[in-house]
Amino acid sequence: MLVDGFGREVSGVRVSLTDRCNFDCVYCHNEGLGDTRGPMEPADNEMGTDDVVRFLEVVREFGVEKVKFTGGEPMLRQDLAEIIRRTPDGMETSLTTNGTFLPGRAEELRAAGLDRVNVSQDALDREAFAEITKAGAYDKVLEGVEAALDAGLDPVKLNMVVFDGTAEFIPEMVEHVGDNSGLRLQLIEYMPEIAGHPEWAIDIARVHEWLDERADRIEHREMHDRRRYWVDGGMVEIVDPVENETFCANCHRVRVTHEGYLKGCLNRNDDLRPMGEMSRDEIRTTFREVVDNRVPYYGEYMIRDGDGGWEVNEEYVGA
Ligand SMILES: Nc1nc2c(ncn2[C@@H]2O[C@H](COP(=O)(O)OP(=O)(O)OP(=O)(O)O)[C@@H](O)[C@H]2O)c(=O)[nH]1
Ligand SMILES: C[S@@+](CC[C@H](N)C(=O)[O-])C[C@H]1O[C@@H](n2cnc3c(N)ncnc32)[C@H](O)[C@@H]1O
Ligand code: SF4
Ligand code: SF4
Repeated sequence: MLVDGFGREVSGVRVSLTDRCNFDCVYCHNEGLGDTRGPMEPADNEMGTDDVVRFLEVVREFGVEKVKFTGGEPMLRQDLAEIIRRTPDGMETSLTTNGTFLPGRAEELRAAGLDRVNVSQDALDREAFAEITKAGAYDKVLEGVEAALDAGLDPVKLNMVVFDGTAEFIPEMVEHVGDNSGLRLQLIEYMPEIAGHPEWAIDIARVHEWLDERADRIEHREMHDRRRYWVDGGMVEIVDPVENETFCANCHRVRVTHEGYLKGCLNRNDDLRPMGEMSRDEIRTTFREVVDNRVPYYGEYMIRDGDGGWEVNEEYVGA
């Protein structure tokens, strides 16, 4: 496995298959690239099926163990099942989706080799859902979650972005996963770095405290040092990357944009590297370079200024 200059092994890759989406969530960071884009017709700037598969075959040579397909909305790709089917043996395969296309397709993805899925669901409230996603597909998402469970995808994690538009729904979401075996909840701290609107953020420490008081058991995941709480039979994980040096120190993933650029950190777009024509040699060389150059965002790329805020480390300005 390749290791970067900060001792972080690269064990996973996150492949953005498209930046198109059928939703327009108010907070969307589009995996670090900014706003998602319509229309929903296939776009010719996206990596082709063979390119994605070749990339996965090469990183498997380097011992990468996990792949996450994301986007934009990855299920807009009609070749998703083929990509999953052709993903090298031995790689855990997961998908993060808004869930609307899972009804009728979850079985096919499971049969192709998909291990598990994360479905974004910010609220159990139709109106709040419509307001956040700018889409009226609430029932489709719930159907999508059911379809994923019925297909045997395990676990099915619900991704809920915690910000001032959703915080009030946390208790019922926690109860919801406690009542439904097979479901887990990921509370994702709102990240303003790419999406803007820092005023939407809420103090994630309060959510930790709230869960801490109710949990029967608490566990730390090695990846990102994330905390998991067991509450009334349900599992709740907090994803809290904002200004969190420990999270970044335990980051083991390299990203790929839909256009085939390697990206060492979600929050940076000054380190993108194209993989050229995507030959195996070009992929190998670029992957090595990206791993060599990746640095923890908080604690290295961003450092504390004299006033307790954050500033870009001079070493990386214009690098
Ligand atoms: N800053 C930062 N945010 C991340 C990172 N990984 C996940 N996140 C946040 O969490 C969101 C949801 O991540 P998912 O794609 O569902 O996957 P995950 O929860 O990280 O991974 P699994 O638990 O393995 O399924 C991302 O879109 C980000 O907002 C990371 O490495 N850095
Ligand atoms: C960019 S979406 C791509 C996959 C798919 N379209 C979906 O929504 O699940 C991946 C995840 O990022 C989360 N996300 C998007 N913008 C965010 C932000 N500003 N802060 C925290 N999480 C965010 C979404 O809620 C979703 O769970
Ligand atoms: S569904 Fe996912 S990609 Fe689409 S706008 Fe919402 S968070 Fe962004
Ligand atoms: S270095 Fe930090 S901000 Fe960048 S992707 Fe890793 S955890 Fe996220």
